[in-house]
Amino acid sequence: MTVFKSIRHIIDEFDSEEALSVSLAKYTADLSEKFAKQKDSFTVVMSGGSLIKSLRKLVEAPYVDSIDWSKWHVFWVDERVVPKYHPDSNYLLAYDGFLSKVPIPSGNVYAINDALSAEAAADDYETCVKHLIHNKIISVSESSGFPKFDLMLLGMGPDGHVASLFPGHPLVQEKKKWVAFIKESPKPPPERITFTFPVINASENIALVVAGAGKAHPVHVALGNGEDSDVLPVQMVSPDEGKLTWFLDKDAASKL
Ligand SMILES: O=C1O[C@H](COP(=O)(O)O)[C@@H](O)[C@H](O)[C@H]1O
Repeated sequence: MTVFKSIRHIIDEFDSEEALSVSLAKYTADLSEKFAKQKDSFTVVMSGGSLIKSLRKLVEAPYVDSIDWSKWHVFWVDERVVPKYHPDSNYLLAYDGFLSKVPIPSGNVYAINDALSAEAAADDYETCVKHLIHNKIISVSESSGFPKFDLMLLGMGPDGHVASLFPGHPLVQEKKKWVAFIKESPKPPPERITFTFPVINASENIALVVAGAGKAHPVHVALGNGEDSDVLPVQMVSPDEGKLTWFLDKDAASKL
């Protein structure tokens, strides 16, 4: 079922996570084809967590064979400051579940420098994005000056956090930095880097992928008549000029 909040804010509700994953694959493949044709590149920002599982249909037929993977440039909306092959690494999660199954050129996969501290890794990642803007791989929002990624694939935690932007944390209000760091994440591991909301909201397309009854409350707060006084981070996902599409399964939408 599709509910339009506006032409740029679409809510798709699916009977199952399986059906959600089928639709998410087509949505992503269609955007890949569009941007590859338009600008010979497709910049995709991934989350960790359950999102990678929901991308599983992309590494199956027909998409695994039809997508021009050579045009993809992959980034992370957030990353834990741990070694790349640590069980908590979002890179490792994406590698095992996705990157190892598709022929994206390794030079087009931008993991953090895991030898650096959280603060230095954030600065290093921001420098990497600026370099790719200079090389015209990443676009820039003319209105905000922030990097404009073609697709931001966001998950959401059961507390309504997105990326590593947690409820009540000052980083949620960061308006200048592109990449910030946190050393006291309420969800382990404690040290992470994260894109900030100005970067998230500069995206051309944002997919907010939420499945499972454990997330029904923040979905209700964000999309229902949520009475909660404090604004959750997920409610701050609002593209400046791009399009936001919620991919919800029935369980996550059960309190709407
Ligand atoms: O810690 C994180 O949590 C969020 C949500 O994960 P999920 O498994 O509840 O979907 C994830 O999007 C983020 O990338 C990750 O670092």
